[in-house]
Amino acid sequence: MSEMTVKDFAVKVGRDVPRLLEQMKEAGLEHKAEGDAVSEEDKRQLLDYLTKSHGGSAEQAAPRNRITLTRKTRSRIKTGDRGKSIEVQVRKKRTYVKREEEKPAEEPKVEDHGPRQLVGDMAEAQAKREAQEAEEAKQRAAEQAAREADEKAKAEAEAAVPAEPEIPVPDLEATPSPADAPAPPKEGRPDRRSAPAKKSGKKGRHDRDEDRGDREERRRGGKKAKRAERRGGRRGGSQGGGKHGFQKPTQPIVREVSIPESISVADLADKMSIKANEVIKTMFTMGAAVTINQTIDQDTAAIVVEEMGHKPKLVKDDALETEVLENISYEGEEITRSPVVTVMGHVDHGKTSLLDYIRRAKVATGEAGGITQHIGAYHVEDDHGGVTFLDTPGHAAFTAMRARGAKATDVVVLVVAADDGVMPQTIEAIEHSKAAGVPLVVAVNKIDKQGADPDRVKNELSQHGVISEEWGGDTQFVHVSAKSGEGIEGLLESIQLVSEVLELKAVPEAPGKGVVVESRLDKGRGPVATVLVQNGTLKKGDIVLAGLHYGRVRALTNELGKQVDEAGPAMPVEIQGLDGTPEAGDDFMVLDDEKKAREVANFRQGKYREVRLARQQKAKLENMFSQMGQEEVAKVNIVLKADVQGSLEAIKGALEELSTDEVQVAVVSSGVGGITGTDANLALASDAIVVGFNVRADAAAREIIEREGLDLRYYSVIYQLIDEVKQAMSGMLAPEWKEEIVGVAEVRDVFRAPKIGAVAGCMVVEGTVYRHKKIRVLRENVVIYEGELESLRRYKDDVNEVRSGIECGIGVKNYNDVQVGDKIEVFDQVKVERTL
Ligand SMILES: Nc1nc2c(ncn2[C@@H]2O[C@H](COP(=O)(O)OP(=O)(O)OP(=O)(O)O)[C@@H](O)[C@H]2O)c(=O)[nH]1
Repeated sequence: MSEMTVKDFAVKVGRDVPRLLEQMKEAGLEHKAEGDAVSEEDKRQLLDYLTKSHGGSAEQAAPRNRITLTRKTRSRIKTGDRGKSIEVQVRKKRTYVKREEEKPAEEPKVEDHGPRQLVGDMAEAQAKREAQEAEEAKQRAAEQAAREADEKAKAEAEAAVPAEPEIPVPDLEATPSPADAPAPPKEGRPDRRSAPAKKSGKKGRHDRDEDRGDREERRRGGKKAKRAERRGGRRGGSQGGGKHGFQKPTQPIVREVSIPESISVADLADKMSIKANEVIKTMFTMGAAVTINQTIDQDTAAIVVEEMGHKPKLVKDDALETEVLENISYEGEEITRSPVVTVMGHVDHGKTSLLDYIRRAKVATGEAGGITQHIGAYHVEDDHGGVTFLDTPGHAAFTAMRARGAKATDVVVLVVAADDGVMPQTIEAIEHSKAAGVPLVVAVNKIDKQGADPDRVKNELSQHGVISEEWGGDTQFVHVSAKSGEGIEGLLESIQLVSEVLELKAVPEAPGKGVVVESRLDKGRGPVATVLVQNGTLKKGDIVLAGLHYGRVRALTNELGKQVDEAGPAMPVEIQGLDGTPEAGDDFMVLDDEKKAREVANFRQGKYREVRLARQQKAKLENMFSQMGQEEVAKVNIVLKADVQGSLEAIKGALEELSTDEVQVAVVSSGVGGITGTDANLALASDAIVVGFNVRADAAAREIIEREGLDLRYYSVIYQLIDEVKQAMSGMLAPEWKEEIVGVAEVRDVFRAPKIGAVAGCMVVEGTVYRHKKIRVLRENVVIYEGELESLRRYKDDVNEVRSGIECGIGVKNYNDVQVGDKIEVFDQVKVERTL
C-alpha cells in the first residue's frame, strides 16, 4: 500500500498526473515522474499545503473538516430454508474528520481512505471558483462511500442470514471491513456503530475520538476475528466437517442405550453403534448363541449392554398405556365385595350339577318367570352379601384365565364325589389352586348316595396337603348333595367365611374395571363379552378397553337376560359394543377418552406379537437355565405328564432331587395321561416346560403350545429326560438329539392273517409314514409300543413311504395287539444345535 505512485495517486484523487505533479511541487515535494512513490508523509505535506493555500487556519477549517452522515436503510431478507423473512435495519452514522495531527495507529486508514478527502481540498486549492463544487463533490464522495458500505453490508447480510438467521442487526452493521469501503476520508474513524457514535456525540467528540481510536479498532478487529472464526467454524462444519467426524476417540464412549421390552440383536447393535457380530460374539462368550434376527428380551439385552461397557436404560414400550391406566382414579369409599368362586373337581363328581343347583335355587328366586341365561358367570344373593360363581366349571377355564395373568377367582370350591374319592383331576385342581394361591373349600358331593364315604375323602385329601379343620388343618369340608340341595347353604356360608379372611374390598363409585370371563361373536349383536366387574361400576355408555379391543358399551345384560344400566363390584354382566372379541382372562377397564382407548388397543395389538416372540425364547428349557444363575435362586417349572403312575412318581422324584442351592426344579403339575389344553395353559401361566413321558399332546394342547411358543418335550427313557435337565442346569447343553415326529397314521381297521399276524388298515393323517423309520403305537395319546414296521403296503405293493391323506396297510414287527383308533407315529432322531 505504501508503494503508491504518483500515477496511482492521481487516479485515486481523480486528477491528471501533470496537474498533480504541479501541485506537489508547489507543496515542496520533489516528485517529478508519474512512477515516483508517494509516501504518507508526502500526502500529508500536500494536504497541509493545500489547506493553507486555501486560506483556512485549523480553527476556521474545523467546521468543514467534519462531515457526519447518518443513514438508515431497511430491507427484508428471505431466508432460503424456511421461507421466513427478516427485516434488516442498517444504521450508519459516519463522521469524517480531517485531522491536524497524525496518529501512527491510523495510518492504514489514511492510506486507504485519505485520497478521497483530498479531492475536495485540492479542488478548492486549484480554484476558488470551484470551491462550492468541490464541497459538493466531497459530500457526494462521502455519500457514495456510505452507500457502498451499506450495499456491502446488505450483501454480506444476505449471504450470512440464511445460514444464521438469528444474526442481530449490529453484526450486520459492522460487517463491512474498512478495506472494502471505498471512500472514507483520510484519518477518518469510520464509526460504524450507531450507539457508540451517539454516546460520543454527547461528550467532547473530538478528543474522545482520538482517545478511543485505537481501542475501537482493536476491539472491532478482535470481534471480527472471532466472528470470522465462528463463521469459518460453522462453514467447516457443513463443508469440511467430515474431517472431525472421523476423529478417533481417545477413550471409550459410554452410551446410554435405551432398551425396549424386546429387541432384535441387530437393533441392539445399532443402538450401541457397533456391528451385530460383536453383540453375537459377546453373547457367545456369555454362553448364549444367538442369530442376528433373534429377538431377545429386555433383561438379556440389558446384561449384554452392560457387558459391552454401556449403560442400559430400560424403556417400557407401554408408556402410553401405563400413563392412561395410571391416570384412572379408583379412590373412594371402600365397601366389602362378594367373593368370586370357581368350581373344580374330577370328571362326573358333580361340578355342573352343583352350579346348576345353586343357580336354579338362588338366582331365579323372586324373579317372575326368571329363566337363567348362561353368560359364563352368575351372582347369588345370600344373607352375607352374595357370592359370584364363574359358571364354566373345571380347570380349563381357570388355567386359561390364569394364563392371561388374570386373577378372577377368590375361592375355589373343590368338588369331590363322596362315593369316588380323590381322583387324578382332583389332585390337578389342588395343584392349580395352590399355584394360583387361591384358598379352597371342599364340597364333598353326592352325600345322598349309598356308599358315600366322606371320611375317605378327608383322608385321601390330607395326603395331598388339604387338611380339614377338624383335623387341625385350615380347609373347610362341607357335605353336600347337588341332587337334593342338602348342605348347599352351608357351602355358601363356608365360602363367605373364607372370603371374610381375604377382606375383599371395592370402590363402587370408581370407574368399572375387571376381567373378561368369556366372549363370542353373536350373529345379531356382534361381539358380546361377559365381564366380571372387580372394582368400580360399569355403566351403559362407558368407553371400555378390553384386552386388544375397545368400544362404547351399548347394552348391559345380566344373567337373567335382563337389560341393566350398570354393574357394580363382583357382578358379572354381558356387554355389547366392543370392536372384537377379547379373550377369557383379558382385563377390561373404563376409560374417559375413546381416542386413548383406541390408541392403547392398537398398541396392544401390535405389541402382542413381539412380546410373544420374546417369550417363546425365554420359556425354552435351554434358555431358562442359561438366563438364570446371575442373581437369586432360579426356579424351573415343569408340567409333567406320563403314561403310568409308576414312571410319573419316579420322574417327579428324580427331577425334584436335581434341585440345588441355585436352581430349584419344581414340578408344578403332574398327572397320568395325554397332555391336554389345561396342562398347556398351566404351563403358560407358570412359565413352565411341558414334559411328556410316553404321552402326547392333544389337539387343544398343541394349538396353545404352538401359539404361545411353549417348550414341549417328549421322552421315552427316564434317564434321558433327567440327563437333559441336568445338563441344561449345569449350562452344558450339548447339541441334542431330538425326536421329530414325521408322520402319523390312524388305525381304521385291523385284519389278522395267520402267518403275518395283525395288519392295520390305516389312513395317514399327518406327514408321511416311512417304511424304515422307527415307530410307536399310541392309544389315547399314550405310548403303548415302540418298535419298527414289518411291512408298509399300498394295496398289494410294498412301498417305502405313504403320504398324508392316503390309505395303507401297516404291519408292526413283533406286535399284534394293534386296535382300531390307535395311532402309529413315525419318528426320526434329528440333531438339534443349541439355539441359546
Ligand atoms: N346322587 C347324586 N348324583 C349326583 C350329584 N351330583 C351330581 N350327580 C350326578 O353325577 C353325574 C355327573 O354330574 P356332573 O354335574 O355332570 O359332573 P361334572 O363334574 O360337572 O362332570 P363333567 O362336566 O363331565 O366334568 C350326573 O349324572 C349327576 O346327576 C349328587 O349330589 N348326588
